[in-house]
Amino acid sequence: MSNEKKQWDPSQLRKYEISLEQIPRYDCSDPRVDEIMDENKPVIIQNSNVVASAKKWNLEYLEKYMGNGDYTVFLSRNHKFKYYDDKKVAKINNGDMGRNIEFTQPTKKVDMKLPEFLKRLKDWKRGDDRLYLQQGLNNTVGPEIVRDFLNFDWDFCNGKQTKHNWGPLTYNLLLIAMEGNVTPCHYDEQQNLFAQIHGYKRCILFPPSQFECLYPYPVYHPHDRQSMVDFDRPDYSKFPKFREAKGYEAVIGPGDVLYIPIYWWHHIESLMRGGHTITVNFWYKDGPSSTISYPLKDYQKVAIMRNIEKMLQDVLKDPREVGPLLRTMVLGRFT
Ligand SMILES: CCC[C@@H](CC(=O)O)C(=O)C(=O)O
Ligand SMILES: [Zn+2]
Repeated sequence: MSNEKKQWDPSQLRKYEISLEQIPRYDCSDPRVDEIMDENKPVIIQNSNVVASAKKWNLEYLEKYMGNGDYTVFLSRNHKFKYYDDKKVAKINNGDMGRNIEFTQPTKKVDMKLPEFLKRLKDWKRGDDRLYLQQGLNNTVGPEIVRDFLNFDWDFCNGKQTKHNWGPLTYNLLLIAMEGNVTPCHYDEQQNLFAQIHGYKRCILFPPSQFECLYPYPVYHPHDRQSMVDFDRPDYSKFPKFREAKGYEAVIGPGDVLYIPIYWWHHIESLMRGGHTITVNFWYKDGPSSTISYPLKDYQKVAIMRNIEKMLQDVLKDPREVGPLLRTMVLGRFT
């Protein structure tokens, strides 16, 4: 039993009816890290210096040095911060998909100066909107933060990008969450080095092959890439295969880097009663597939299904026609 004090306990994790195995953890120098990443599987990379220069980032330091820019903050009436695509909301509102689709935004996106965000965090009381700062790191931050950013271990990150044939780095998102905040289950079309700086986050991941158990919204929907299943209250009559979902989980803390492979589903929560959390992620586009081998990989099939949905949506216009056409095409012929 390691003698270091346990930094969290299971009562701080939300309870879900999901079968979960542990995500493996290895030291950054262990060759098994790259072996696992080569298989497009998640792994926790320990003791790296990826964000060592940000170890000193606490709220006081950030308030002092982050500059006077506006930051993107999401407000939610509950603990969930489900992402929605503004552009797809606009298409629905201007009738591109007919007039029979309603969409209610689950969170509000506002611009906020950092001092105001931090004050609202400090003064927060039950019943207030929860807050989640999610801001791409850009040149509006102060010179000290730029220095810390430039002192990330870019050799390590670029090394992974090259070794695993990733495309260009697109974003570093700074995430400052309140304790208990949840980003519900979704997948991204980017490789992700998810570097934890302050506090503890519980991460639940599922492989792309669990597509049938996680019921993503249709591609045209503003919640495209998000699971329709509410993990807090799963509706097994609508989503019966959710019972069969098999996931992987880990609690990551300061200095841990979780590799979230492209197209892998992830649900991420800041531990309850664990204080605020600070994370920086590194999103990379995927690189060109060097060789195509058959059978295709699970994530390649997800990409194909996305393209078929997009094409059918373009030609049929009314999303209510996509399901019937696919059923007509498949039933009795490919089943
Ligand atoms: C907006 C990004 C949120 C993040 C999850 C989390 O830390 O709450 C995530 O989903 C990712 O890094 O891909
Ligand atoms: Zn994500």
